[in-house]
Amino acid sequence: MVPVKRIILATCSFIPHAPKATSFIPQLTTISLIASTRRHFVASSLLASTTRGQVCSSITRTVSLSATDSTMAFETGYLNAKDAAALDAELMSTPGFSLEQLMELAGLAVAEAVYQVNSENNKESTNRVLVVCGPGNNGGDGLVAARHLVHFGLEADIVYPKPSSKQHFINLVKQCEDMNIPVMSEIPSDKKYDIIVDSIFGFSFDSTSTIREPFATAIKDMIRLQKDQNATMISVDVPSGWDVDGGDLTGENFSPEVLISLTAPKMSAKKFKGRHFVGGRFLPPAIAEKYGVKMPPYPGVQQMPPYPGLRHCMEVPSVDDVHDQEEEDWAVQYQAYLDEKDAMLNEDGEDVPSRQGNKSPQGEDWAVQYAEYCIEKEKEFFQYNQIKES
Ligand SMILES: NC(=O)C1=CN([C@@H]2O[C@H](COP(=O)(O)OP(=O)(O)OC[C@H]3O[C@@H](n4cnc5c(N)ncnc54)[C@H](O)[C@@H]3O)[C@@H](O)[C@H]2O)[C@H](O)CC1
Ligand SMILES: [K+]
Repeated sequence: MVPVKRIILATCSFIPHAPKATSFIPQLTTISLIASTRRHFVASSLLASTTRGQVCSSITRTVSLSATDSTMAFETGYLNAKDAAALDAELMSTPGFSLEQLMELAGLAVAEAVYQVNSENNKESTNRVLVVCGPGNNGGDGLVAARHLVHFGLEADIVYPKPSSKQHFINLVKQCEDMNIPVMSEIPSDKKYDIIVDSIFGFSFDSTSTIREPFATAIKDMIRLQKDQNATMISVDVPSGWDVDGGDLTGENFSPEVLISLTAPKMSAKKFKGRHFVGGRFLPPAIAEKYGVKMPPYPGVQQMPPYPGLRHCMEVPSVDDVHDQEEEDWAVQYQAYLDEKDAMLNEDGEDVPSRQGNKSPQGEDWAVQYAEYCIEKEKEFFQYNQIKES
């Protein structure tokens, strides 16, 4: 049997002038892992102690996958606006999740994806992120994400033109201010950003009325920054101004490079052509099944699948898309890889494995193989991009 490998891709490191790792470790929570190699993790990112600009250039991560069936990645399912709201309400009723809990997890997932995109941006990146927050819960996800991003060592500014008077949102703003995050009412014209997080509207956006102020201006300003400063636009859950089911019906031409879907992609995500993350690792299986949602495999403790290779797997390719993108489409390639595996097992006279759980009938660890496959694809992806750019 292949032992479960734990591959540490990188450990936490800091830029010069930042406090030493030991001084970054306060008292809050200690998680000790007793394993063959004794390792000690200290969770401290809840404390308001990070110096702005300090960069944790990469986070320790393991790539052993959880016991999720990796074939699920091909069919995450899409939610229409009505079902997205119903699913949200259901999470808060039967299992009794609070909005605060869900928003914290959603915002953390957003921060992870933003962090990853920023790490892959070019070296001149100044790690400056602008988070533009709307009046509802999508805006709340942005407030949470900004706080986590600063704990991760990036610089974040918030634009929150219409602050909610609800206590939870007042608290979120205070928590950001305690992290020295500027909270502004409009997008400044004199600051440079590498990344813009569009957290204005999510699944409750009403596209039957025009976009009301101050958000119409905020969206125009974001588009201007994206163009003038070559900033990467990352939309949370739904690109703001897009009809949740139909896509860019308003003709704003708002076109983010990255989309972070929460819980499951909304219908409009079918029209999205950029890089796509799916976060929201909090869905109980019964609710997921009821709404036809299948979460992708999440490696280890991560809130976001970290491999660029997974991004195509998130999308259910249409027949046309498959023909168009065959060369690049890793979902197709991965399916071919699985078919090849099945054929090999058949040659050995074994049944095709059900792929329920991690192990094949021969004890091979599919999770490990899949992780290795993703790493290989990640390398190919970077090589492909380098060739394309040169
Ligand atoms: N289960 C999950 O995945 C969770 C997702 N979360 C996030 O919550 C949003 C949905 O939040 P909601 O408060 O329902 O709505 P929105 O944020 O999309 O915005 C509502 C807000 O917008 C105003 N509005 C609507 N249309 C217009 C318009 N045409 N012009 C101007 N203003 C408009 C409306 O009046 C409201 O004030 C979801 O997408 C996720 O991002 C949760 O954080 C946790 C669980
Ligand atoms: K959004």
